[in-house]
Amino acid sequence: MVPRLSSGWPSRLFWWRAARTPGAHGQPSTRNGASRVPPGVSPRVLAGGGPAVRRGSSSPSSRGPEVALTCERYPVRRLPFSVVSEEDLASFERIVPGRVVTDPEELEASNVDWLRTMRGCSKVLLKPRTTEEVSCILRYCHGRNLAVNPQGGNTGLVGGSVPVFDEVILSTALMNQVISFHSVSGTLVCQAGCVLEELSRYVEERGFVVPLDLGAKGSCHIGGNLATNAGGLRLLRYGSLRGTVLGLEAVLADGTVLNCLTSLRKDNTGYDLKQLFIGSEGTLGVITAVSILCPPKPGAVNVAFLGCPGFAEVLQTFSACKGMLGEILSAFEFMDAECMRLVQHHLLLACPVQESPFYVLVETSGSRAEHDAEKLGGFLDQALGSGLVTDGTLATDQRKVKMLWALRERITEALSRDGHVYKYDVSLPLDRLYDLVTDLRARLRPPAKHVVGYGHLGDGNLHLNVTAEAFSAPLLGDLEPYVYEWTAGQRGSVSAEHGVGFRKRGALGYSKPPEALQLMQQLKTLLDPKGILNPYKTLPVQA
Ligand SMILES: O=C(O)CC[C@@H](O)C(=O)O
Ligand SMILES: [Zn+2]
Repeated sequence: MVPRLSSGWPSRLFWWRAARTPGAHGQPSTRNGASRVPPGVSPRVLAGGGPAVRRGSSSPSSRGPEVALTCERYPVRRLPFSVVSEEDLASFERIVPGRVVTDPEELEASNVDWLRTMRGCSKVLLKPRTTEEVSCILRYCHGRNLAVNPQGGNTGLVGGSVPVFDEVILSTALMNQVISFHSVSGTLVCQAGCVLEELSRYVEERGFVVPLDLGAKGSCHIGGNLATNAGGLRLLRYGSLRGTVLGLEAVLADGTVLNCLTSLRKDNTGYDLKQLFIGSEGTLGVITAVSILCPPKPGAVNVAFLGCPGFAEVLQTFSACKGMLGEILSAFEFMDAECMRLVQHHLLLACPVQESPFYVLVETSGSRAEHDAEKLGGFLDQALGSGLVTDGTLATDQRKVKMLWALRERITEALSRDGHVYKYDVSLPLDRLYDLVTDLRARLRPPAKHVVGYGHLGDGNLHLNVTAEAFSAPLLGDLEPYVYEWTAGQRGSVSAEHGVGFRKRGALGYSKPPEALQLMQQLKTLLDPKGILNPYKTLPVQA
């Protein structure tokens, strides 16, 4: 039966009722205790080997003109590292036999970033399978003063995952094994190269979810997620990786293995060293394994996609959601009308509600469908009745939930098909969050094509994107430092969740005081005195 929430709702707002298979949701494994892989048995290998260049469901990597070399487009000088020699290649071959890639075609995918705006010229890609191999590689490179670019799924948006010059690329693609999963605590221990979507599937089969979800899940590696402290779509509910990661293993620049792969909820034994590596973007060490706490899979998930007449109403809808949905609210995302037009135009996705200036996606995740439906019904009644929301649609079955999420998750992909994209990822006070978009629209002229705003409203995180037919230095000059100054004026962050990488390192001073930047530099020097790990990234540009 199709439940009726109330009479008098706009005809377009309707329940999409789940045709759920019993037991498909939230059924924990019946086996108690850890499912550690017994010695001699091959651990479960997750898919995703080889250099991954996909982000989400499609990649722009295979189309378009050749990408300009980073060192030609941007003012950056090569540091005095050694150049890889034939002898080095032979040594690498001894460390990772058969997994030393020098074929230019294969290297191309790893030299170019997903956005196709940065290109390095590395001549070698290494594919270790074990921590010991990573350790041997780094010990060797340290001895030889060779720079190293650690690489996961290469889905980053700030140029952190590709070489700037000829750094040796160290890929985690073959480090894709689950080490253990504990079916009572939900603790997952795995190698760094596991693809997020594969991990999600793995734990969902056991009644849990990975506390991280993002559009790039089909390609990104969990090690890269940690290295960039990826935020994503579930942060509102489960918090950041700084809370859900229990432990990690990292290899330092000189090859030392730092095994902090604990699975303890509580460990107050002095400095929390794992935090140094989370968000350090491979500049302090290479993360090789991860221990992460997975929450139980929710038994009922609902997604409402709503149209709002203005940004003030978006904010009030968020307040109403928090007040009326409470503990079941698991995501609150927003996008503007311009985003919707782009996903319609480039991806041929259909807008499920009446055209509106803004759209919000509200997700609830709970354990009892009737309870959640009642709460959500009350909220929607109020939101529609008071005019906060003008139209909406609701999904409870997985397929439709996915369809609604695609409208939000695939905006990045739609933008990348619109031409060159200038990306900003800022944290701002909620009241001012959209003013930056409005101000920029008034400021920019062609060649700017589209100025769009969307993001994780529940986390105060705006994704501001500007597209143009091709890269334009004058347009960049109109955007920067304006966007950073505007953000700093609100005491916001110039990088909410994407990290710093190569692209944002000149902007660090807008969000951190000089003393903090100096301490970052001192930590870098302590852990990587020769500076071989992911050089030209994350730290402020040296004078
Ligand atoms: O492309 C972007 O600017 C944002 C990408 C990602 O963080 C998202 O939330 O969709
Ligand atoms: Zn995001």
